[in-house]
Amino acid sequence: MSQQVPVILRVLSASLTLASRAGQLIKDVVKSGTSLDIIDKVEADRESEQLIISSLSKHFPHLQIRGEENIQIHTTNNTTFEELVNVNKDVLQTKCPNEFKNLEEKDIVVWVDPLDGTREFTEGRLEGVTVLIGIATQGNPVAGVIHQPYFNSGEGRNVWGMINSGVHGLNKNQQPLLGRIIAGSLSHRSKTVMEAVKICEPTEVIQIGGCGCKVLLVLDGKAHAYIHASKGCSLWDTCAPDAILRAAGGRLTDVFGKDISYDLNDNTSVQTGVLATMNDHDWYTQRIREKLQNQL
Ligand SMILES: Nc1ncnc2c1ncn2[C@@H]1O[C@H](COP(=O)(O)O)[C@@H](OP(=O)(O)O)[C@H]1O
Ligand SMILES: [Mg+2]
Repeated sequence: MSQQVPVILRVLSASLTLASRAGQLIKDVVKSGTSLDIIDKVEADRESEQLIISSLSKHFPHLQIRGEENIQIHTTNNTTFEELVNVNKDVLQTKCPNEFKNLEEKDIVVWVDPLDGTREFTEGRLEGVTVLIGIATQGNPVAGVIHQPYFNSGEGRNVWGMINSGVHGLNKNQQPLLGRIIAGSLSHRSKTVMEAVKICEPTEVIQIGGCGCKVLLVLDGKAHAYIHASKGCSLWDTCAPDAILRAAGGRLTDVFGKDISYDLNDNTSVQTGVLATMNDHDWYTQRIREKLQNQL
């Protein structure tokens, strides 16, 4: 059945399976380690990336895939197509937007962050850890998965979405969000990073690690914005969050409001920072532009 399903849905379905499996693998590394030291981090990162990229490239050989670790992939992957793709019936049965129906594997770039929230992982703040798989075409993010393995005391969840189709797996705040709550980095706090948050006059700042985790706060309606005025994030950090936010009606751009391009590129750094919101995006970009135009 699935061979008639558009490629993009099959890749998205496989990404869901793989993100969950990578999350389990990260949990296994945590359980087997005596302490959350840097060795565990390297092992978890590499195993997670190995799993995701070897499976995707086995079943979709013409996809263009780029992972954070950029490691050599061994092609000893035994996962069958059935185990990888056909298990997510809800994804395969999703109505594919017309503009993506005829995409071929070669038209698709997949950006993989096998373990986002490194510092959170090594320091035991495990809710901040996510696995990010973003799907782009012609430089634009179109679909993605954020897997949060330690959501709800280790139950885990998959948040996924596709532009013009919708978003699944959110844990929406039922209360109206008062004030202006801004999520910002915990471990990368330069003067400019702090300044950009302050310029936007927050009533509360949530300092927490991981790009995926902070975008989840925005998607869940627990923060109004995520602001990171630094060149530290990379295309594998932002692609999946960008696609899912857009699918939910929000926006992710650089801090000046410019869209990020996800073409396969040697320069993988998002030089001019990240701004993610569900509403009032231009209000934030205008403020930041006025004060920080020349500082990034
Ligand atoms: N100034 C900086 N230097 C290096 N990496 C940065 C950075 N700012 C952000 N990042 C990267 O962006 C992601 C989110 O950062 P933060 O946790 O500070 O919000 C992290 O991804 P990883 O955890 O996958 O390495 C981190 O490496
Ligand atoms: Mg990352």
